Amino acid sequence: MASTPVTLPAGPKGLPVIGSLLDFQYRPLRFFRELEQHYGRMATVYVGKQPVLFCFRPEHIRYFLTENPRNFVKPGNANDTGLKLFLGEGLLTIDGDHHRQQRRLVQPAFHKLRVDSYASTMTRYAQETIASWRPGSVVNMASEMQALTLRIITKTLFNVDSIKQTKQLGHAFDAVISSPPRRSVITSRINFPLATERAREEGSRTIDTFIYNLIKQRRESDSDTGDVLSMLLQAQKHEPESMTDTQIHDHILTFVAAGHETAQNTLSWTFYLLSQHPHVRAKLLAEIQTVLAGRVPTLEDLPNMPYLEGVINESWRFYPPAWRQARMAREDFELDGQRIPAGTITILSQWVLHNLPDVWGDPENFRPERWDKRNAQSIPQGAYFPFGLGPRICIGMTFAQLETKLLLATILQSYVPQLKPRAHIVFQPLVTLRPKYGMPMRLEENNTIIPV
Ligand code: HEM
Repeated sequence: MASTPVTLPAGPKGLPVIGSLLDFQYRPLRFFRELEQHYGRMATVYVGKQPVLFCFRPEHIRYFLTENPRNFVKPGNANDTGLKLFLGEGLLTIDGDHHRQQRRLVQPAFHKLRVDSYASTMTRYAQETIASWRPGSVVNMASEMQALTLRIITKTLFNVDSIKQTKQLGHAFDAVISSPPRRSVITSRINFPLATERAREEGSRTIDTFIYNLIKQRRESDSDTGDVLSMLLQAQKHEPESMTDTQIHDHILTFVAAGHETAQNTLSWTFYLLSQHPHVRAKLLAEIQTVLAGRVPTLEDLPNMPYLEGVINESWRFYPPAWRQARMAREDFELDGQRIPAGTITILSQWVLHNLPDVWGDPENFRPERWDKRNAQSIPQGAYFPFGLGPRICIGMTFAQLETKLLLATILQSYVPQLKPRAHIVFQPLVTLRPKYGMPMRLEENNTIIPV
């Protein structure tokens, strides 16, 4: 390796001084895909003076995430930028031994058996949401799903039924997420209007107050309910230096933020996709009728609903809520015959990989059938990674898979939401891929379900 000179793959020249900053900032979705179409396997883009490497092949994803994860850290963690400014020392934004130790500590809360026990809370809260809806009315599905998934995550992980607070918390998260802190991973600076900055600060305060109250109340009650909060407090009690209150706060913030934002986007985009693809919708409703016939779904029903699983997998392929990940090399490394220098930031993008024509054939088609057991076997590892891969794979993956299936099946039994005519659906690719102006949908009653 020492004999190979340090190099970076070719890429666009960009503008003087700022390089490709504007493309990166204002039209990343199109820009990322164009890079792959134009440069193929890899490309280097300059954001100011900072080179950013893009890797577009499934084997690259495996190289970074599963085969050599220890050589790569998250860039924002290293220099206190991006998500780190918001999430502090939570699981998403720490690296190395510290990350491994903290992940081991909270992992039991996400074991399958434990997550399975949340199923009835998920369907109960979904039914309560449905009960608050009126046939024919128009709702913003994005905020409805936000309130529902926030309520589920705070109840299951922290044993708090925060129905009164979820709307307020939802607004607070919206304000924080839609105006990220000034310094981002790629060191660009965005100046938001003062009112937006103020809303973000106010949102941050609301979230902090909620979390510190949660810690205070649980400590005062001195009860061990076996949930994530108890695990964190017990760890602190037994080994006070293992965790400060700020770290407990950061863990809770991370779980609440990561745990609802992605699931909410999944559900909003899936309802949208179903409203645009009547054949898929009809096939899914038929499966729901056959398996459930009006019953509330349970854990045991899910293996009998392969099409539901296909719809959600395809939704994660089509509109991945986590649409790109970033890594920074600790040491020089060699990939595709090039020696890439330490410190290089690499982007791995679900948005691009999930759309490669040589892998998917017809990526532009929303086709849940591609997830039939026989077809899915031919998808190469690394081509599909909505939850990341390797040791840093999403800790909440099983939770999200269970939640999205149960919520979709429960809601679709009562309502088949239809996009409001002339609704303006626009991507907002921030930390997650959100619908910028929400998801206005008309609640049409489901008349296809015949209870048996
Ligand atoms: C559709 C739902 C979800 C999607 C698409 C998703 C996606 C992801 C992705 C791509 C990563 C890896 C990030 C990276 O390595 O750079 C990740 C990590 C993480 N996710 Fe999720 N997530 C979802 C749901 C959840 C839920 C429900 C929770 C919590 C209950 C959660 C908590 C986390 C945490 C704590 C990490 C950091 C794990 C670590 O670094 O060890 N996520 N998620």
